[in-house]
Amino acid sequence: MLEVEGLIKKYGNQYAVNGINFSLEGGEVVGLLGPNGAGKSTTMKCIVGLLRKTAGEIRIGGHDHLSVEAKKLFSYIPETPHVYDLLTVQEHLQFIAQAYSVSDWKQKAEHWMEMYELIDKKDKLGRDLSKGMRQKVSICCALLPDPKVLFFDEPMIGLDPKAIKNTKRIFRELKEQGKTILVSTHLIDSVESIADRIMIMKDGNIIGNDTLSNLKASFNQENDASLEDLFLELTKDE
Ligand SMILES: Nc1ncnc2c1ncn2[C@@H]1O[C@H](COP(=O)(O)OP(=O)(O)OP(=O)(O)O)[C@@H](O)[C@H]1O
Repeated sequence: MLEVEGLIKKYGNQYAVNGINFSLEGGEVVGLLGPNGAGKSTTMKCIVGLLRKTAGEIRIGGHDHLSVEAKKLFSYIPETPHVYDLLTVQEHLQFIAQAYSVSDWKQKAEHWMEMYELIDKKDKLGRDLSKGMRQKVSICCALLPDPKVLFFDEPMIGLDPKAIKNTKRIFRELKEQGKTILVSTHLIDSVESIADRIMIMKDGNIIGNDTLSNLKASFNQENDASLEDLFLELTKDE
């Protein structure tokens, strides 16, 4: 469903992503972990076409990632939510519904707004929303078109505990529905139980990419070691 080959992204002379290769099968949930500055957001932004890659090939559902066919397949939740100042919460959802031709959008929008406690905020303008509310709107907009592939970049940032709990539940539901998900997060426990595979990035490279149990075995971690223990071991400075 997603193929990334030889992806390089340079900012000026600096390599942020250093020729990485990975793929996601349909229905796979993959947690993308890595210390600050590892290249996670840059990788996601290149995949969704927000940043121009320096080199490499990216295909989504077999289509070039910049094609309309690819864009119909995925949603992206950015690290920093962007809302339109002069659209209300409901109008954001209406805009997405029209752009993606979502049927029965009002009912579906209502469902997601209820899930994220936005019903009483539905007439609030984007510019008047708190950071957490903006993040909730961004997540609702991404879920509304029912995409096959979801890219979440730090989805929990700014969310209150109830919204974090709901988002973890939604991850499980999306997984059960067979969605393909790549989620970058520092909240390691939020992906530990649902991820089929964990990818760990450091300095623009993928330094681990396997199931949690295989990663533990290859890095001589005890079976009862947590993903956090493994992460800290793998990313420690020599
Ligand atoms: N717009 C930019 N211009 C120049 N360098 C950048 C830019 N954005 C990111 N970088 C650099 O690219 C590297 C990767 O950054 P990136 O934001 O992808 O990391 P990350 O893994 O998402 O980090 P975090 O966990 O802090 O969000 C870092 O060295 C960062 O300083």
